[in-house]
Amino acid sequence: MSQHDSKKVLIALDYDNEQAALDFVKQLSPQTCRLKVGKEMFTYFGPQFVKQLVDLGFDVFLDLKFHDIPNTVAKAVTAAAELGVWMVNVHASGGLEMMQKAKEALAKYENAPLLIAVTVLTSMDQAQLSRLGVDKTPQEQVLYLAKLAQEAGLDGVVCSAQEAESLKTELGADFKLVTPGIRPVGADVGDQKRIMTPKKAVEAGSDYLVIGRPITKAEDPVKALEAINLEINA
Ligand SMILES: O=c1ccn([C@@H]2O[C@H](COP(=O)(O)O)[C@@H](O)[C@H]2O)c(=O)[nH]1
Repeated sequence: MSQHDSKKVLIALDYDNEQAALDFVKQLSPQTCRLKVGKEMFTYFGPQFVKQLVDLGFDVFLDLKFHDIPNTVAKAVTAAAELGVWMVNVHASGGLEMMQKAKEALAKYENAPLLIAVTVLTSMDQAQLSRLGVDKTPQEQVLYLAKLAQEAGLDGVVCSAQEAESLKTELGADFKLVTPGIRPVGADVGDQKRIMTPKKAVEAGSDYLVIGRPITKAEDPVKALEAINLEINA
């Protein structure tokens, strides 16, 4: 499905104002993008905000990156499934058992959300990883955690597009790669470290591109989305 999925862009709705976010969303079509709700909007506006987006017909990625004991995470992903989200995530560093329990918790749902695991945040480079006591390169650590996520039966991982090619080779075409750290040519990089342009990310094997500020902070966010869709579907 992923290679022919024309809705590859997941817009990161990182707003502190619910109405501003909804005003933007109402200019979008569920046919041309999906939406991501992360910690900021969820903490301000809660499950009701997510529900509104689902009711508007959008596929919603609930990006809360659960990282806790297996029982707690299993219950949290269940709550996400009850909201009707399309995708939800956990931290792979929560461990094999935690990921397995989360997957098991979703088994009872006919339309279960895709369950993916965060590997190494795209804001981290080699130096930051070393400061955590990890003696691998980001590429090696991403692959290590992605293999663990696959062993746990998850549907894919969050990684940077820089790791996409090797992960597709190692883990197969069906294992979904969700890649933040996407920056069109000339866009402000901000706090992201492992970045790639939309076109190159798709060529490298990204299934879904998470894009926030290059769209939401653009002078015309709708036009910015259209330009990215044109670039990656050309
Ligand atoms: O490794 C990760 C995991 C999640 N994110 C999230 O993606 C968006 C990126 O937003 P930009 O404005 O395009 O940088 C944001 O919501 C992060 O929480 C990530 O960047 N990296």
